[in-house]
Amino acid sequence: MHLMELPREVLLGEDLKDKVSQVARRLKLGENALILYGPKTKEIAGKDVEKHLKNSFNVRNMVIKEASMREVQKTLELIENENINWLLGVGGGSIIDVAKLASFKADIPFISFPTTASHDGIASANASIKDLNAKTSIKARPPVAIIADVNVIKTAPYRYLAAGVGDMISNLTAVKDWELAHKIKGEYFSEYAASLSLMSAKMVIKNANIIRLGNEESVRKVIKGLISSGVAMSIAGSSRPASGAEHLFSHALDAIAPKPALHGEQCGVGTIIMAYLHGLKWQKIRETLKRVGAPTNAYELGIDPEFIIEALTIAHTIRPERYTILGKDGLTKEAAEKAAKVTGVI
Ligand SMILES: NC(=O)C1=CN([C@@H]2O[C@H](COP(=O)(O)OP(=O)(O)OC[C@H]3O[C@@H](n4cnc5c(N)ncnc54)[C@H](OP(=O)(O)O)[C@@H]3O)[C@@H](O)[C@H]2O)C=CC1
Ligand SMILES: O=C(CO)COP(=O)(O)O
Ligand SMILES: [Zn+2]
Repeated sequence: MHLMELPREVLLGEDLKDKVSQVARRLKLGENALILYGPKTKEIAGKDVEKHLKNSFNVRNMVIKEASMREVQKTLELIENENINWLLGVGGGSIIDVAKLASFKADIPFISFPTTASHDGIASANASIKDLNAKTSIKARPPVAIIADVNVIKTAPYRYLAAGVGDMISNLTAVKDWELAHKIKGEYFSEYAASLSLMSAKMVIKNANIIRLGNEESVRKVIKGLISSGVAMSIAGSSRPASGAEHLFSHALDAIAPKPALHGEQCGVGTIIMAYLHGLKWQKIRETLKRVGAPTNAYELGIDPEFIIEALTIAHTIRPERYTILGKDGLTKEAAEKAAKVTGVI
């Protein structure tokens, strides 16, 4: 049986920092809340959200430093000791993933309060968490509600919005990889989830000129696309519709690069290369990324070409069970160099 869970409320609008209480009341989430934020997102929105919430709920807080099992474990201990009824994650993808996995493990609901439009984990049911060295994709539960405050998200540096475009354009190669795994390995494939995921990618290609303006309309468009990409993952029951070889490349960079770039930025560059390997029109993908001002090469990512090549050659080992265009054996160093050079990545 495949149980599909989806968020019950999605608020997208201006000045929503004081709306969490109303949503939590409507959904009858209980009196004891735990708010998770990062060192920066605490200042950006977390403290204000917490202040409002304290008028109606008993609120504890915790600063999360990274999306790791250690942070999930610490959160679970606090939930247990303080008898917490529900969680609120205020931040980027890392904070939301910790909240998502902790809420799933503790079997309590969580609300997603994104501070950036940089990733499609805002609404998804899976969490990407670092365990030992690499990120694993863990099945969890989607947020019970999403509160996306355009005014908060608008104040994030433009780079984050462009990263969100990279995370969505990834869906083009992710779906190709999924089709391949379906044909070659007989893996479950959902045509509906695949179409929904592709819709977000096509939307960013079509609207690149609007998104590049970085205004309120841009933020709304990107957020809606990211939410529906997350819903596609919930429908599929895994991150398959939005995470293929281009994501493995990004996860590999996170593991080996001295200073990785943003997740969506790395995935965007990975999409150019994987589209080339799939025989897709990679130039069109690069053009969209250029148009929105997202990185399209090693230099713009701030990552040395040698790490790009290494990441390409080890990407297939990150999650061997996820079959992609990289196959079982991955790319040779020569093949990796050629793909990166032809596409202008190095
Ligand atoms: N589960 C899923 O389906 C998905 C998960 N992901 C995961 O999400 C993560 C990437 O998320 P991403 O948001 O790119 O990065 P992070 O959440 O790691 O945030 C990167 C940095 O940006 C800061 N930040 C957050 N909001 C703002 C803001 N408004 N203004 C200025 N700085 C801000 C963070 O602050 P602070 O230090 O305070 O946190 C942090 O220092 C990865 O771990 C990736 O694997 C991505 C896509 C889908
Ligand atoms: O980032 C994702 C989709 O954009 C999903 O994450 P995983 O690659 O960790 O499954
Ligand atoms: Zn992603």
